[in-house]
Parts: sequence; C-alpha cells; structure tokens
Amino acid sequence: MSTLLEIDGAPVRLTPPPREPRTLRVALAGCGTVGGELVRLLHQGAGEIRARHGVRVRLVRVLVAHAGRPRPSELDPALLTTDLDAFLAEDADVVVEAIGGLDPALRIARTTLGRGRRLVTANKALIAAHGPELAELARRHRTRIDFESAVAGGIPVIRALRDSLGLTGIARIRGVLNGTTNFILTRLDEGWRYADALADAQARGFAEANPARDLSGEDAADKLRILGWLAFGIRPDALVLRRRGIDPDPERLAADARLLGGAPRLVAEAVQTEAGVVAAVEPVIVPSAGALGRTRGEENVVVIESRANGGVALSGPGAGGSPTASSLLADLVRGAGRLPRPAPVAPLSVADTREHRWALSVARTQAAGGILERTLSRAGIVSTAVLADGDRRVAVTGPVGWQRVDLALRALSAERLAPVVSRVEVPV
Ligand SMILES: NC(=O)C1=CN([C@@H]2O[C@H](COP(=O)(O)OP(=O)(O)OC[C@H]3O[C@@H](n4cnc5c(N)ncnc54)[C@H](OP(=O)(O)O)[C@@H]3O)[C@@H](O)[C@H]2O)C=CC1
Ligand SMILES: N[C@@H](CC=O)C(=O)O
Repeated sequence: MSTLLEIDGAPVRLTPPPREPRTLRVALAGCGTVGGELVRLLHQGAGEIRARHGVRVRLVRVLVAHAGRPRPSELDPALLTTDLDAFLAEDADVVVEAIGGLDPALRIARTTLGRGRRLVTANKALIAAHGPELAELARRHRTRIDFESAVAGGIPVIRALRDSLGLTGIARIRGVLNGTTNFILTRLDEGWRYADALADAQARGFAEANPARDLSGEDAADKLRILGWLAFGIRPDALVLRRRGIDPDPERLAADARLLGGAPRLVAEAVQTEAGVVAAVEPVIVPSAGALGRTRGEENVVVIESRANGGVALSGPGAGGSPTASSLLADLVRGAGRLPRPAPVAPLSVADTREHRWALSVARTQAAGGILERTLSRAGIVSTAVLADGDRRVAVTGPVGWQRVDLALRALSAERLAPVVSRVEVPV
C-alpha cells in the first residue's frame, strides 16, 4: 500500500520498500533427472520467485546416492551428502523428495511430516502406497504434503482435482498417464524398432529407474490410484484395478492398431458405475484424431468428466526433468488445498465387468488360425472380423467382458501363441 504525503505543498506518493522476502530453507533428496532440473530452475528463477511470491528459496542440503556423479553446475558441491541421517537432521522448512521408490523415501516422508515440516514429492509409488497415511500425518502435525509432479509431470491435474473439479461429482477420469510408453508407441508408429525407442526414452530421462514399471503399466496404475483417491475418495491401495502394460510385444500392439486404422495408447481410466468405481490400465486402440490418439511422444492427457462440469481435458508434457521440476517448484512456492480423507466405507471400488470390443492377435500359422477362432468360441466370444496381415492374424470380438477375454488369453498362452490383446474403439 502507498501513502500520500505533502512535501512543500506538493503531493508525493510514498511507496514502501518491497517486503523483505521470507527465506525458505529447502532440503532436496535426489539430484537426478528431476532433482537436478529443480536445482537449475531454482537458480534461474530466483529473482522471479522472490518478486512474485516474496520467497527467497535457499537450498540447505542435497541428498544423493553416489558422491562422485556429475551434478548441475548451479549446485554448490558443499551441499551434497550421501548421509541420510545427516540429511534428516538438517533444519529445513521444506523437504523435496525426488528419489523414487519406497526406501528411503518413506522414511524421509514420515520424518519430515512428523516434525511438522512440509514435504513436496514427485514420487507416485510412495503416494499410491502411503498417500492417506502421510496426509493424515501432515494433518496431525499441522503441516502439508504436496505431490503435483507425481501425476502427469508438468500438467497441474492434482491441483485441478484437489481444488476444483474434485468437488463436482466426478463420473470418469480417463487418460494417458505414462510418458515413456506413449513415447515408445509414437516412435513405433514412425517406424522405429522397440529397443531403440526404449533406449531413447531412457536417455531423455522419461523412464523410471526400472523401466519395467513403465512398460507393465505399474507407473500408470500408481498415478490412477492417486487420481482415484482425489476424485472418488477411494484409498489408493484399495482401488480394484485391472492392469496390463504394452509388454510383452509392443511392436505387435502397434501393428495391430495400424491394421485396425487406430492408434495404440496405454489408457488409464476410473469410471463411476452404478455398482461402484471400476478401474483399468490397458492398451486401447483409439481413434487417431481423438484426444488420446492425438497425444504423442511423452505427452500425457487427462480427461475429467464431472456431473457439473462436463468434460475437462488437460494435456501437456507428462515426463521429463523440466516439466516435472516445474510442478515441484509450483508446490514449493505456492500452497495448495487440503487432501480429502479416503471414504471410511469402501464398497466403492469393484471389479470391472463392462463389455468392450477387443482385438486378439497371434502369429499366423495354420494351427494358430484355427486355434484362435476355436479358443474364442470356447470362451463364449463372438468374433465379428478376422484380419490377416503379414505374419499375424487378428480377431476382433463383439462386446464382451474382460473375464471371458482373459480365459481365451490364458488358453492361447498355454498353446505358446504369445497373444496380444487390446480394446478396440475404432469401427472395424
Ligand atoms: N523422470 C521423470 O520424467 C519423472 C519422474 N518422476 C518421479 O521423480 C522421482 C525421481 O525420478 P528421476 O529424477 O527420474 O530419477 P533419477 O534416477 O534420475 O534420480 C534419482 C536420484 O535419487 C538419488 N538416489 C537414489 N537412491 C538413493 C538413495 N538410496 N539415497 C539417496 N539418494 C538416492 C540418485 O542419486 P545419484 O544421482 O547419486 O545416483 C539420484 O540423484 C521418482 O519418484 C520418479 O517416479 C515423476 C514425474 C516424471
Ligand atoms: N516414467 C514416468 C515419468 C513420469 O511420471 C513416465 O514415463 O510417465
């Protein structure tokens, strides 16, 4: 606020000096793809953060596993430590956790919140397994936990659900939540080999330390569990979820989608049905021109449908150091709303018995063709089209629930036919 004074009869507006910025002491656990990028953003953006938020962020300690690894030039090497106890003893206002996994991330989280200090984390595995417990701990100790960067990288979907759309009666959440698999599927579409596409995703820092978590759909499932908690109030670890990834044969998955004229996507969805919330992470062949089909490379998209607000689509970079660190930074300097407690009674999450059309493909040998059709018919599945292309045969089914498809898949696997299955959402 400025004050009007008169000096020598003339009005003079006196503007007080800017409020001295508050110093936020930050301890950072992990300085790899995401943590390293946060160090750079804090350095480059220091002036703007001070001006816009009145906060001077000061890194006080950085925990890593290997002392000798190269670090960003902006990082003072004296801040580095590999000593977890020394790190935990540091007097910090906020701890940022960008290590991943549960050990030592869970200990860091519990210690930080238990001391009444703020925790900001990018760790979806941690929140999917312990989110409500940590939120309760934060509540008890009058502090907060924020995890915007844990889901969909640079897209502010947690804030959208926590502060806004989560209050409007969510009917369905559906999207592409894993950048690595989407990057791989896009590259395969461009004619790359799978091994090269995966290696490129790893080199760009999109993949998890163990990329099997991306390929098997576990990473997307963790993110869906977190969204299910915020949207429906279901404990993340109690969400009944069917999960399949793009493994074991992403190249065939991509070829099947091409044959059917659609785009393969690893789709995560949680839907409110009359019986309860059903949830799945699985490959789906979607229309190439739709919101999911247009999501390419490491991009993510989340479509949130609510009773009051229709459909809201959020899309953008879903993996990578810079977008993820920008979400960490947002949590660091700007608070967000409270987290909902999971509903006390939990019959809300049920197995998915909805019917879909599916494409099952097997290698095209004389035997395989006969077996494919016989197996489907034994499982009570009607196939509406059988397509042959190159060395494979693809049966497209009429609407049928996953349970029957799973039966057929097991039978085909027992015959060592290595079947690949996707849901089909394009006309065949
Ligand atoms: N990469 C991405 O696009 C995204 C990642 N995330 C999440 O962010 C987190 C970090 O991912 P990312 O930066 O890619 O991972 P990195 O593997 O690149 O970095 C991990 C960091 O943690 C340190 N670290 C590992 N284990 C220990 C340990 N036991 N004690 C101390 N430090 C340890 C490593 O130390 P050192 O460097 O010495 O090896 C490294 O600095 C994960 O939870 C991930 O799921 C979320 C969204 C996007
Ligand atoms: N490995 C993850 C990283 C971001 O969460 C992904 O590929 O989406």
